[in-house]
Amino acid sequence: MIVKTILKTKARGAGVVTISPQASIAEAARLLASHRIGAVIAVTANNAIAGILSERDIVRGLAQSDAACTSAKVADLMTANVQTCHEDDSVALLMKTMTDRRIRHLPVVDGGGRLTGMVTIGDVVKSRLDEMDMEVDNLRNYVSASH
Ligand SMILES: NC(=O)C1=CN([C@@H]2O[C@H](COP(=O)(O)OP(=O)(O)OC[C@H]3O[C@@H](n4cnc5c(N)ncnc54)[C@H](O)[C@@H]3O)[C@@H](O)[C@H]2O)C=CC1
Ligand SMILES: O=c1[nH]c(=O)c2[nH+]cn([C@@H]3O[C@H](COP(=O)(O)O)[C@@H](O)[C@H]3O)c2[nH]1
Repeated sequence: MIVKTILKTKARGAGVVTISPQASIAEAARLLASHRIGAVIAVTANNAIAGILSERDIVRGLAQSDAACTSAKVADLMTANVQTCHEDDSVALLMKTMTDRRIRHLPVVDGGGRLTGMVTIGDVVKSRLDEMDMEVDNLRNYVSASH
């Protein structure tokens, strides 16, 4: 199973939810809530990845400076120098990256570094469950065909 397979199973045409690094944390929180997601990618005016902001970063900001953090900029709390993955990467590699780096969201980029998708820990678990279901079906078919 590779990243491309996961992206194909996600809603057709669903793009990546992005935000400007200059937007406020309050705007980012509203975006996360309205899309029911846990992270946004901060992109520059020409769509280059500038960082990633997850709910974890907002919680850290709240712990450090209470509600004042909501008027800070996305750029103040985001992770810059983002670790990314590619469509041809295996899901096993993604699981390792997410576990080793303790991250639950990974942006997908193409060969030119352009943002093409987002994969989360939930997407990875879902793909693994689908794969296990398929394995069980194949085994059942094999056993019933040989009797
Ligand atoms: N039934 C299913 O197909 C899925 C169920 N889930 C469940 O939803 C819950 C939350 O999921 P999490 O993985 O923690 O992450 P999440 O809440 O951030 O992501 C939820 C979904 O939104 C997508 N998403 C997240 N950020 C995005 C962005 N910036 N742009 C575009 N799409 C974005 C993810 O790829 C994922 O499919 C978990 O309980 C998880 O198991 C998650 C993914 C797929
Ligand atoms: O370099 C990175 N590449 C990524 O794909 C990535 N995803 C999350 N993060 C950062 O890790 C922390 C936890 O994020 P999560 O809410 O995704 O678990 C937070 O600090 C996030 O900003 C990333 N950093």
